[in-house]
Amino acid sequence: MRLSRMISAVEAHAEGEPGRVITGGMPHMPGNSVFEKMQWMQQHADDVRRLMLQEPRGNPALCCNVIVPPCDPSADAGFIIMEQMEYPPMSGSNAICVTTVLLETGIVPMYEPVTELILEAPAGLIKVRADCQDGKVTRVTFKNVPAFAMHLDAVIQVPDLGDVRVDIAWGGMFFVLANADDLGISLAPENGREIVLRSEAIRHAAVEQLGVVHPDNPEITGPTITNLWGAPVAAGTDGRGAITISTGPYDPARPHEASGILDRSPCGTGTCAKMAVLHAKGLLQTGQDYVNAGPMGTTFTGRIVETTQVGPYPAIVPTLAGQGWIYGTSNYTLDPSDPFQTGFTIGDMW
Ligand SMILES: O=C(O)[C@H]1NCC[C@@H]1O
Repeated sequence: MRLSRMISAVEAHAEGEPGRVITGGMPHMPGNSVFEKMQWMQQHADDVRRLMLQEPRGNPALCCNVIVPPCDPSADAGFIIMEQMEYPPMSGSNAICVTTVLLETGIVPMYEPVTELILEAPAGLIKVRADCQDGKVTRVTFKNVPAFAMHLDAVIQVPDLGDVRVDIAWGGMFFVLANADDLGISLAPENGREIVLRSEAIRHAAVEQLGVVHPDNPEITGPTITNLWGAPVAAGTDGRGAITISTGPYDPARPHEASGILDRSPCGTGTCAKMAVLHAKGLLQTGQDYVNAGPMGTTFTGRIVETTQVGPYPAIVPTLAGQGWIYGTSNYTLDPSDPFQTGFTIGDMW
């Protein structure tokens, strides 16, 4: 056996959303912050992202995280998030998977009943509280980066859909949000393909008509991800969302071939973006819980803990809580004679 790479990983999901955590075998990534390490990886080692996310080692619904040494001395660990089309600066489901893996595998010591730790995400420092019992992380609550709305009730023109009312908000990623009722679509999981097609058309139109840049970091632009939301259906929930993650480039000449995947979880950053919009519209107050359900009915609980300002935008500081579970450990290898050095995608499922 000849190996040009051997990558160790712990397989985990947060409320259904897979977030593989890579614990070993990655190249050294230089940088003075995890954001810079992420940029280095994007420029010099993107082949590893494709190798791990694409077939035969990955699948369209998969996200990966690379554990890296933190640059901020107050942090316990750093992590770089890798998704199918981007390196998101922050991700809720992935932060939950990373915390669960760090504590349940002993990379960071676990203290029961509560372990407090700080993660350095590309978007900044994330304070985490993990409830732990009998060696298991039973709940992860983290204080997210400030979330804010940049456009409220803007109307964009979307081919085949006409005028669509949208909000654009940051929750650690830039989301375009639209009411599924306005589009006449039910957020049931069996409508996944239709949700993806409409979401990708809306996101593409939003980038062209309302493209946004983060006021604190001009290298972060969007929207890169879509949140179709609806009224709550289950008791004890306050809202519902179906988040579409792109899995391929969008070609406006071939909208029916758009590729994307639904977040299996309620999406942590998407929940925070939704909370920022609700707060900006006076519909959610500081201290109020917001229980958001994803397509499979699993929930994340958000709460606005304070308000702040990001550039010219009023912002909220949200906490987000959910649970993660480990379902395997793996060692992935690469043979230098393998014809698929970065994996592959095929149009039947991507
Ligand atoms: O929970 C989240 O924030 C995310 N889940 C996958 C896509 C987003 O990064």
